[in-house]
Amino acid sequence: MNDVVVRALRDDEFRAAHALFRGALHHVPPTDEQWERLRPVYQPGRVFGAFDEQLIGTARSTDAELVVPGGARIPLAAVTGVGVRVDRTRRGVLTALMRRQLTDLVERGVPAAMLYATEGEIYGRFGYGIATRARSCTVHRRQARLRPEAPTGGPVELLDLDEAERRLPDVYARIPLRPGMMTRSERWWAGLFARLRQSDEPVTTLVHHGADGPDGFAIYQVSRQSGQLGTLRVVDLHTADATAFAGLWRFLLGVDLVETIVAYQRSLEEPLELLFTDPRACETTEVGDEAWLRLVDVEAALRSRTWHGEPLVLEVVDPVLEHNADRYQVGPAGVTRTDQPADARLAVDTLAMMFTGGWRPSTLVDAGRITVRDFEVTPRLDELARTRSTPWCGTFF
Ligand SMILES: CC(=O)SCCNC(=O)CCNC(=O)[C@H](O)C(C)(C)COP(=O)(O)OP(=O)(O)OC[C@H]1O[C@@H](n2cnc3c(N)ncnc32)[C@H](O)[C@@H]1OP(=O)(O)O
Repeated sequence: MNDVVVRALRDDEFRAAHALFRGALHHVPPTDEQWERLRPVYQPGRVFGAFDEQLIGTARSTDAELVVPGGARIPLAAVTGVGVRVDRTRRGVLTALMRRQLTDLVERGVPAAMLYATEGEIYGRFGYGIATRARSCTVHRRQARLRPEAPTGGPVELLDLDEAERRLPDVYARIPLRPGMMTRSERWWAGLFARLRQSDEPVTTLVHHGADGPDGFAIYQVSRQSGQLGTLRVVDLHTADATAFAGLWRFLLGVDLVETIVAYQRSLEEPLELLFTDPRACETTEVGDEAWLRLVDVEAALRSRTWHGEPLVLEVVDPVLEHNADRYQVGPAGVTRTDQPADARLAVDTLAMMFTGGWRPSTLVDAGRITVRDFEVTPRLDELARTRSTPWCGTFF
């Protein structure tokens, strides 16, 4: 591993990094036209490459903001594009890339990084913990009749892809973001539309209008063989309120030649089945990890969210970013580093899981991931980290 060098890539090296990442995912490299659309997704200064004689690994990130419990927004690095060439895996290349990327984020003063993991074993060792979980569901369209009290919703407008690319960022910006959600940069939108434009299936985009203007949108694709009923896949759906949510689902249920509607990685709190006379018309097919969070600056992150009840001293273990390894007194009045004895000890990945409200501390204690001074601390930890809602990210990158 000594002869692997990690450095920030030049703009003219981004395409090779993208091709390497695609190759690691067993996908073909982009065509010239596809690359033209994807180029803006790469944020200069934030794309790393690992080299021996050639480029053998890559990882990158882009700027966003994360909403934390209490509603504050903190700078976030949205990490993606991670891949190591197939003939160079399991010799520490990713480890070198992750260390370089995290050190860079420390230098930039970015307190948190988030990613979607291809496999569950990869990122915990670098301090990422499961911050949000989500569910996938299948709606059996013929079985799915809306209850009479389900909101009717407002008018739904159909946009073509160019209009959608112009207008959806503003609609998303009007959606109240809940903890776990993130802002979507121009780069993020460019990446989404690049993917949609290279798809073989048609893309349909809907905007829902409420009393005060656009308050929700959905993007879907239908795959269907001639002579058969198809599957409608919800690519993206965000709404400001329950009326827009029901209104858009009412529209989706009315799309002809569709047997099932599938939606991946949706919020655990979405009341979809409750809209139907037969709640089993909506079948949960999977519940699993969604976004993984890395607290790059533990002190700044702890300060950014709200806490409840009595203060407690948390001892945070962080072998990768040692400036984080310390004891913190955490409470509603604030967060300070302290020499007081610890009430609870936990690794930084576990802290990320508790931080967003995705996991109750008592669950993490039961799993052996938080060690408490005595059992009376556990309910106090639950109270300390209490949140009003189950976090959901809802923005895949
Ligand atoms: C945010 C995103 O972009 S997600 C996309 C991630 N990319 C992919 O899934 C593409 C296919 N996979 C790959 O490119 C590579 O296998 C990577 C990036 C996952 C791992 O790269 P590597 O260079 O092999 O990782 P590295 O050698 O640094 O491994 C460090 C440790 O993690 C372990 N590890 C790495 N990848 C995996 C894995 N997929 N499953 C289990 N363990 C793994 C290694 O065994 C090693 O453990 P050790 O320290 O106990 O020996």
